[in-house]
Amino acid sequence: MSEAKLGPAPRVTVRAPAKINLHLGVGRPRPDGMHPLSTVYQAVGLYDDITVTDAPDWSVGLTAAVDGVPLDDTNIAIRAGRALVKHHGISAAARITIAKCIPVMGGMAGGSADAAATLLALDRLWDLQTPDEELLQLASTLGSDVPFALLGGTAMGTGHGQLVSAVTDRTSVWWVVVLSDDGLSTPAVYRHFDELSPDAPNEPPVPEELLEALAEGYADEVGDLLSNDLWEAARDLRPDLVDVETKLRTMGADGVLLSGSGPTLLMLHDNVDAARSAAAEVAALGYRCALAPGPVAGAHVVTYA
Ligand SMILES: C[C@@](CO)(OP(=O)(O)O)[C@H](O)COP(=O)(O)OP(=O)(O)OC[C@H]1O[C@@H](n2ccc(N)nc2=O)[C@H](O)[C@@H]1O
Ligand SMILES: Nc1ncnc2c1ncn2[C@@H]1O[C@H](COP(=O)(O)OP(=O)(O)O)[C@@H](O)[C@H]1O
Repeated sequence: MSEAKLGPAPRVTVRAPAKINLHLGVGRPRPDGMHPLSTVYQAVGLYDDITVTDAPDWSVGLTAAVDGVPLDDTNIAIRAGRALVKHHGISAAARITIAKCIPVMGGMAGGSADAAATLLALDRLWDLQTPDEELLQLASTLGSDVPFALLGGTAMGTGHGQLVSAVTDRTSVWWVVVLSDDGLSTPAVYRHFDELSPDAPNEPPVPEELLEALAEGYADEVGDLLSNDLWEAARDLRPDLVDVETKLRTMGADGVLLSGSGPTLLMLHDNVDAARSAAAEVAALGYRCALAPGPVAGAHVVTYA
């Protein structure tokens, strides 16, 4: 009788990027409370890695402790896993391990990245061969930003952000990502936007000029056209951000932007050397920061063992 050889348990790791919104046009809330958006997403090079292995029950862990990430069933990665299992009518569960580099509650969609990565990782682990359209549809049930984390690159987002379509982006830029010690709640920022903007349109307009600048590859024009309708609400809720923003604006970047609902701030540079010098200046002021290229790919498999 031949001896059974036990190999390592099958394991899949998927990497998913953070996102920023080059343009975030927000309309008047719909009856369900969600806001219609006209947004231009860009995936940038800060990543979470999700590793999944087959397990008798659902569980989630972190490779290093990170404040604010729930380690129970409310973690969006477990919600994604359960949604995939339900979609296929199968009985299965997994251990999900998150290596977190995307700031939590930073307006960079780290939770959404984890959800997208989990969908893809489990699909590959169990060889479910879920068609892309079904993965995107499942993603949209988990959160408005989750479909974009699957797609990556640069894309137009409409509906409440869940309807995504790739746009031509010939720029290749570097972002200085200025981190904040405290997070901001997305629903709180949207609520305050409503108070500040009673006349918001039902359908926020498409940012045609920005789309043209992206297609032409003019990073400096893109810098001038960055905009975020949630910025005023975030400044009100976090007045400390105004001082940081004022300092960033003196540093000669091609553009300065609030990432999504904040509080992360961003500086745009069209080359890595300029971004590195700006990051050194930011660090000298005592702020934590990171460098991230954009655009980058959406969720993708990095280890399949
Ligand atoms: C603001 C944005 C910009 O991309 O990103 P973040 O700053 O959170 O990363 C998104 O709209 C956040 O998307 P996401 O974080 O996926 O939100 P969801 O889970 O779908 O919704 C969380 C809550 O945000 C509010 N919400 C979200 C999206 C939207 N179009 N209108 C809303 O009013 C609702 O209060 C909702 O209950
Ligand atoms: N895997 C996860 N990673 C980060 N946050 C998570 C995760 N699962 C659930 N959450 C919760 O989702 C909320 C939003 O987190 P995050 O996606 O980091 O921020 P943002 O919406 O600002 O981009 C937080 O309150 C956090 O507790």
